[in-house]
Amino acid sequence: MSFYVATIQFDWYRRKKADRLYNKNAKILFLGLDNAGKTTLLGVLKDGRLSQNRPTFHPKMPVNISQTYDLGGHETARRLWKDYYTSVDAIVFMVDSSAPQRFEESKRELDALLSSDELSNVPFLILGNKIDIAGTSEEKFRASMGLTQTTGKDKVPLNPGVRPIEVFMCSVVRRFGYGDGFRWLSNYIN
Ligand SMILES: Nc1nc2c(ncn2[C@@H]2O[C@H](COP(=O)(O)OP(=O)(O)OP(=O)(O)O)[C@@H](O)[C@H]2O)c(=O)[nH]1
Repeated sequence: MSFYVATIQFDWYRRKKADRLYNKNAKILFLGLDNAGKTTLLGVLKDGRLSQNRPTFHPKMPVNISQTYDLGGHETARRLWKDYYTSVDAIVFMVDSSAPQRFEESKRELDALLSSDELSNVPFLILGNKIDIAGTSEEKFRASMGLTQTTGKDKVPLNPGVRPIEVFMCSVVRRFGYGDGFRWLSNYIN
């Protein structure tokens, strides 16, 4: 088991109620098993190709990738990336949805993150990547990952202390699905 952690900081614009656009820096941890597609996604984000037709969400170009770490599964490494927990705005957890044989391993890691006190209020965007390969259904993916109870894909108002968490199926190589995920995430970053 190996984890890849990238801390990126990127700017986006959000439309507020008053219709004023403003700029937001967000520090996001990209986590997930090896081969999930994190590096590929970061590359796409860097290209600024997140979502061409989304007036409410334009990542500035280029994305500023401040730190990238490739960490093994060692306890020491885990302690290291735990240092980021305190300053992180959101977590993007990627899963290769075409590899069901690794769902269990992935779920174990996700569950550990979700039960971490430091992350109890941090929004989680779960990306089921590579749907272009096997076309795994969202329902099946959610069931395998234990993610049947989630926030909802619209902008759902949450009570304080309730963590936003939602699943989006995507294909990074086909440029599909993750834009909606980030748009959803932007609702929960202050
Ligand atoms: N078919 C398909 N392949 C993808 C997709 N996204 C990524 N890949 C491929 O999956 C492989 C792994 O992608 P990476 O981005 O290196 O995965 P990673 O999570 O960074 O993996 P590690 O660096 O090993 O932790 C590469 O060959 C990518 O081209 C996708 O949406 N569809």
